[in-house]
Amino acid sequence: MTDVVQTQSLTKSYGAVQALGGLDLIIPRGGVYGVLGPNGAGKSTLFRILLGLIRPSSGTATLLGGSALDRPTLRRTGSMIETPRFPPYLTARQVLHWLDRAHGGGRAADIPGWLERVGLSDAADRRVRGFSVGMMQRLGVAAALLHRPEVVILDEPTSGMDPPGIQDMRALIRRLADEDGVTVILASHQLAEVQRVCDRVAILNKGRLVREGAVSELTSLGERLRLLVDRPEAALGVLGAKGAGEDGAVLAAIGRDEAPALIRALVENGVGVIEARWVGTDLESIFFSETQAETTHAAD
Ligand SMILES: Nc1ncnc2c1ncn2[C@@H]1O[C@H](COP(=O)(O)OP(=O)(O)OP(=O)(O)O)[C@@H](O)[C@H]1O
Repeated sequence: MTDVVQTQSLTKSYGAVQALGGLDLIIPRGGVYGVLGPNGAGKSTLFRILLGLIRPSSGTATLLGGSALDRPTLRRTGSMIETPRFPPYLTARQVLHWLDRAHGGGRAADIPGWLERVGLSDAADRRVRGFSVGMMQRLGVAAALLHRPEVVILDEPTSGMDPPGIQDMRALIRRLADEDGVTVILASHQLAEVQRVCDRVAILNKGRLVREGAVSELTSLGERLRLLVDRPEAALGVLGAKGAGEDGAVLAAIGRDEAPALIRALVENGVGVIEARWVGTDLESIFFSETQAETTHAAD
């Protein structure tokens, strides 16, 4: 099956500013893919190139196996880049009818369903002039999906949303991937949210790829056994260099196969084990270690 996105040695410069510096990235079909990076990392530039809004300086980028500049490829793609703007005098429903006609028609019957899925049924007949940023984002997502694209690119889909809105958006994005078979590519600064919703992520920094992989794999790397014990000092003595204290608990940097022997050794040394569970690294820690390491390296 063709990958949804492939870039090779992709570069983009705006005058003296290099936004992308030789990006090689593959985004597979299916699931939710997060593109992360600090401000200025090149996420929006990548999306704009993929959508044919700007041209790369060098290198190649393909979307659904074709060129982003081909209309048939773009018709199979939905997108929301930044907070969308719609004619303020139209209602949310009219906006979607207007966009349906612009796409050649045929999807009008789906409009009530999309309004419902993005949580705008009650506001469907209100003019968008009075919409909050979060409501505009919801309408933008419905607009991106109306023509049933195979892939949808969302730049910061939850910016400006309140916590219930963020939760609804997460559920919508997961359903799109799991039930509708849409490949969702999103950029977000909300790392905890990304960890919950994305299957894979790419971390960009200064226009380069610094880490890529399945969220489950990235977060299980550096996994440690967190032990709640009655004698933390004694437990640290047993663990030696593999142990560290944290908030009254003891973290053991060991492999899963070493756990039974460790717990036996603790008990033999008079340490009572109250709780033991595996804790991974969160995406936020990975993000900071990757992007700050790069920054330090660049400064050197
Ligand atoms: N039209 C433009 N003209 C000049 N420089 C630009 C332009 N667009 C982007 N840049 C620069 O290119 C770099 C990458 O910007 P880009 O918007 O792609 O980053 P981003 O990762 O999307 O950032 P953010 O998280 O802030 O949205 C930045 O240094 C930015 O200032």
